[in-house]
Parts: sequence; C-alpha cells; structure tokens
Amino acid sequence: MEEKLRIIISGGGTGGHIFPAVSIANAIKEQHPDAEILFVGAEGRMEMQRVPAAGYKIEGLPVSGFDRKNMLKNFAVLYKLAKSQLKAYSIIKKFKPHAAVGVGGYASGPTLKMAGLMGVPTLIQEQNSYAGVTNKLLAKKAKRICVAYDGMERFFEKEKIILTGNPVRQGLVNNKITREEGIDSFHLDSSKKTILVIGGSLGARTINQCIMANLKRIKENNIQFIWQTGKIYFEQAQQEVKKYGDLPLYVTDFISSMEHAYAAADLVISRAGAGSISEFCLLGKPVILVPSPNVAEDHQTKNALALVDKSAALYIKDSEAIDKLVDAAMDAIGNEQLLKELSENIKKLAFPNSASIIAEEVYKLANEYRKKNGN
Ligand SMILES: CC(=O)N[C@H]1[C@@H](OP(=O)(O)OP(=O)(O)OC[C@H]2O[C@@H](n3ccc(=O)[nH]c3=O)[C@H](O)[C@@H]2O)O[C@H](CO)[C@@H](O)[C@@H]1O
Repeated sequence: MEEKLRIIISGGGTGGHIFPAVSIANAIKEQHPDAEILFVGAEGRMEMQRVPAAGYKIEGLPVSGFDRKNMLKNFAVLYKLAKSQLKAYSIIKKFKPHAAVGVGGYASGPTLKMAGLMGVPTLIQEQNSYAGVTNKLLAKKAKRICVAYDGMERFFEKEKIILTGNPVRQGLVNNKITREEGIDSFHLDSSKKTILVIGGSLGARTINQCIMANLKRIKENNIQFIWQTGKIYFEQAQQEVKKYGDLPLYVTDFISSMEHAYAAADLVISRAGAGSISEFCLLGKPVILVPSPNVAEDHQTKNALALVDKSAALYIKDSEAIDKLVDAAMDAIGNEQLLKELSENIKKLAFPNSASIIAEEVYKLANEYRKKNGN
C-alpha cells in the first residue's frame, strides 16, 4: 500500500518567509488531506509561534545568521550551523519525507542541504525579485525553483524555474468580511476614509516616525488610521498616541487578522516586502510603498519598482518619507479616480493560484521519489 505523503517545509525568520510556507502547507493538505507535514524552523524565531498557531508541527534548529560586520562572532555561527545540520539529519532520518520545500530564511539552509545529500528531492520558493543567499546556494541541488518575478534566470537555471507568484494565506482571499465589519473590528468609524499603515511583519522605523510626527495633523483631519508598529516600536508609539487624547487611530504591534485590516482599508501605506505586495495585488489594494533600504541588495526597491513601472502603486523613498509620506497619503485618499486606477492596475499583477500550483509541483516530486524508492 502507498504510504501517506510526508513533506518537510523549512524556513522562516520573518512573516515574509513563514506565511508563504503556511499557505503551501494548506494547499498540500487541501489536495491530499492525509498528508503529513512537518515544519523545520530556527529556534527562537517567529515561526516557532506562528506555525503551531496555523495548526502545524514544527521542530527548531539552533541556527543563526552570519555577522557580516564582526567576523569573530562567526565561529559561534559555524558551530551552530554544524549542530543544525546534524539535527536536520536526524529529523529527516526519523520523519522520512518524500520531498522538502525551502522558503528562505536561516533554517532552510541546513534542512534542504541535508535533504539533498540524503537523496530527498527539494523545491525552493523565492519570494523576491532578487534571490536570497540561502536560496542561491540551495538552487544547485534543487529540482524545482518557484519564483514570483520575471528575469530570475539571472540567479537560477532556467529549466528549473516555474513562475508561480508568491503564495498568500488562503483566509486573506477567501473571506466575505465587509468594509464596515473590518472597520468595526478596530473600533473605528465606517463613515470615515481609512488608511492602513503596515511596516512588514516586524514594523518599519521610518514609517512609524512619519506617523508619530503627524499625530497632531491626524487629530485635526477627518481621516482615520489603523497603524501596525512592529514589536520593538510599539511602546514608544503608544506613549506618543496617549499625548494626543482621542485620536481617530488604532495602534497595535501586530495585526493577527489581516483580512479585517485589508477589508477596512481604502488606502495602504507599506514597506515593499514581497509577501505584502502579493497580498495587495490579489486584493486590489491601492498602496504607497516605502521600500526598506536595510535589506539585501536593496531588493524591496526592486520589488516596488516592478509595480510602479506598471502604474500599479505609488512610491516614496525611505529618505524622503518624513517630508512627503503623510502629504502623499492625504492627497491620494481624497482622489477617488487615482485609487480606482491603482486598484485596477495592481490587480492585473496577481497570481491567484500560486499555493496550489506549488503544492502540485511538490506532489509530483514526492510521488516520483515514492515510486522510485518503493514507498
Ligand atoms: C526586513 C526584511 O527582511 N524584510 C523582508 C521580509 O519581509 P516581511 O517579513 O516584512 O514580509 P512581507 O512583507 O513579505 O510579508 C509580511 C507578511 O506579514 C503579514 N503581516 C504583517 C503585519 C501584521 O501586523 N500582520 C501580518 O500578518 C502580512 O500580511 C504579510 O503576509 O521578507 C520578505 C519576503 O521574503 C522580503 O521581501 C522583505 O524584504
């Protein structure tokens, strides 16, 4: 009898890697309800909470990133990497996956490397328009590479690439939450225009500074805000907000129900993380992008410009945000025609079936392996 499908999914560090992973897992479960899925993440990172919250088991590796500034610290990193590879080996030996999926982030390095060495077929998913270091290293052994942008042959072998787009959590798309319900859930007023401010899964310092510098103006205006600060900036933001008494604003460190936030928003201000962008495309959200300048190879600017070139988003440089961002948002939200055009144009860039296409590819690899190995 054919054994149950067993798949390892590995990676994480930030929402941008974790949520596509969860979405791929959901699609595999939808297509093969009795499949067993095991996540492998990095100890102490966000995935160790978010993955169990999504209903999946996860094992942690003691892995961490290389310090590009202090080379001495990297001895400890190398030691942890070796330990992680050993642990990945024993996880794979015990779980016996038929395929392994890597979504980028620290843990996917040792896990997919070991899977490859042990003969398990691997698939990697690259979210950005610029390939990450881990994925570039893993690509050599990978059987398939699922990407979200054109032109990725710069980094990967052409024959392995499939343009699938980034998988988005299923609940974000398949819901019937109305604008009013969304706004109510943040205790705001549905007769007012609403701007959603998000800084990626960790929050964005510059965007937060822009909002803090404009609280007086927000108080005097007829526009309301849902503002996600990220964990490390939350306390300061809360203190600032308190100084102004009653503000048309809901502030939080992290939004658990992005479906409500998106339903509420007439306009979004955001970093240009690849996962967030895929969500804006699917939901047709008008957005002002402020790419983070602190990411590898400035890939968020590249993500953003791919949209700006198609008149599908507005764009403000991080260095100019303090002077321009809030003005631009206030102008845009008053311009119905612009909002409509942005929404129509960004929708054209959506990949609605990304997770199920990737799940089908994972199944093909796993099935070939099962047949070849008689299990
Ligand atoms: C600083 C950094 O390294 N950023 C990278 C990280 O971004 P980051 O982790 O911010 O990821 P994305 O912008 O891709 O996705 C953020 C995800 O978090 C969700 N969300 C966000 C805020 C919130 O309060 N609640 C919530 O659920 C969003 O709906 C989205 O699903 O991974 C992305 C994908 O590889 C990269 O493109 C980014 O450059």
